[in-house]
Amino acid sequence: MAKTPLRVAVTGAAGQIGYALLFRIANGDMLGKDQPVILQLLEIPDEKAQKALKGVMMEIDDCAFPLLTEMTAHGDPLTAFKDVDYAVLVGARPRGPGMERKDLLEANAQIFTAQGKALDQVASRNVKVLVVGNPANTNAYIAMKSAPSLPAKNFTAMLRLDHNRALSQVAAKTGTAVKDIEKLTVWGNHSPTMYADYRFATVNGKAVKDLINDQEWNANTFLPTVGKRGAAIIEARGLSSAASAANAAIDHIHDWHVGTNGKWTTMGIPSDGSYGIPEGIVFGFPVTTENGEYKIVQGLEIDAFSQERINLTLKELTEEREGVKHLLPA
Ligand SMILES: NC(=O)C1=CN([C@@H]2O[C@H](COP(=O)(O)OP(=O)(O)OC[C@H]3O[C@@H](n4cnc5c(N)ncnc54)[C@H](O)[C@@H]3O)[C@@H](O)[C@H]2O)C=CC1
Ligand SMILES: O=C([O-])CC(=O)C(=O)O
Repeated sequence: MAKTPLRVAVTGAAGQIGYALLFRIANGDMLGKDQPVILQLLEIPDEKAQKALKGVMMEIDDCAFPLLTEMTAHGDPLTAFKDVDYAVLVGARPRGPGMERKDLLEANAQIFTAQGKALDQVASRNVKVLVVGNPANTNAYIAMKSAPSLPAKNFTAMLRLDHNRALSQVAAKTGTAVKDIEKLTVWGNHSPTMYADYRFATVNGKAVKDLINDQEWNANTFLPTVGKRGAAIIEARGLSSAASAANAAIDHIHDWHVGTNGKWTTMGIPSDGSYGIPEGIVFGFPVTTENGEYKIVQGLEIDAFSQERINLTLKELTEEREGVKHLLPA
């Protein structure tokens, strides 16, 4: 029997990431090749943005995707988020050259307060939310705090692009295939402070750490390369990453929805206190997923170097949280 369509809201639908994301959702890459979808697309209520959105929708129509059963355009989150099962919150101002993602905090915090409230009012009571717009972790925290009637655990931030970047770097360094690498993770904030950690990773059963065996490369090449990859792309393209970000969003929700069969991935999720991360802080953790739920991989040893890196990224997130406190309900 055909599955009931799932409602997916995407914000910033006429932006760069939206343009790389919507076609793949409609194609079944995100929720499965047998899962019909309804797209509820949000753009700012501005004539130019709405016109651009109509253009994107014309192209989606022209793809005649068999899984797409309905598609609507919105300028108000209260209609865009009505009854949605998934919300991918992309719409936000991107950074330009010379900016850090946290420089976007003020500009984008208002958006995520309003959107959290709208989700709280009209979305499915089990809506699963992925925040892509930067600074992603703190925006997810803001949306979560603005939606007190929804399960806090369903508000997540995208660390998957960092995870995928780390996979590619490790594969290149070890001369192995990305598909054979397991148990890699990225801790913390989607910012240069994040800590990409291959200490537990294996490739075809061998320890990646032993294959690389080079702490100098880890500290001075790998971590800065992964951490500053977003800036390197802005520098090269003149625009921030888009197709790789859309791909990571697809991977994040796909794995949450379908499950990872015991394999690790990375999600930015509200901490439950694991690894000493204060409850509620939206932090990148190693997780496995099953039946639409994620579980933090427990019991990993945190050595001194790792603890130092985790403390650094946590400090940044704590500061960001303090910076938006005045916008949130007490
Ligand atoms: N977490 C991650 O790994 C990554 C995050 N990003 C972030 O994703 C965000 C979007 O990036 P792009 O698509 O390149 O930007 P873009 O500027 O091309 O598109 C953003 C779109 O969002 C719309 N928008 C702005 N405010 C909105 C609101 N309140 N409601 C609905 N739509 C709204 C704009 O009109 C625009 O069409 C940026 O914050 C960027 O920094 C980008 C890459 C990776
Ligand atoms: O760097 C940026 O501003 C866009 C982004 O988050 C990334 O590419 O990781």
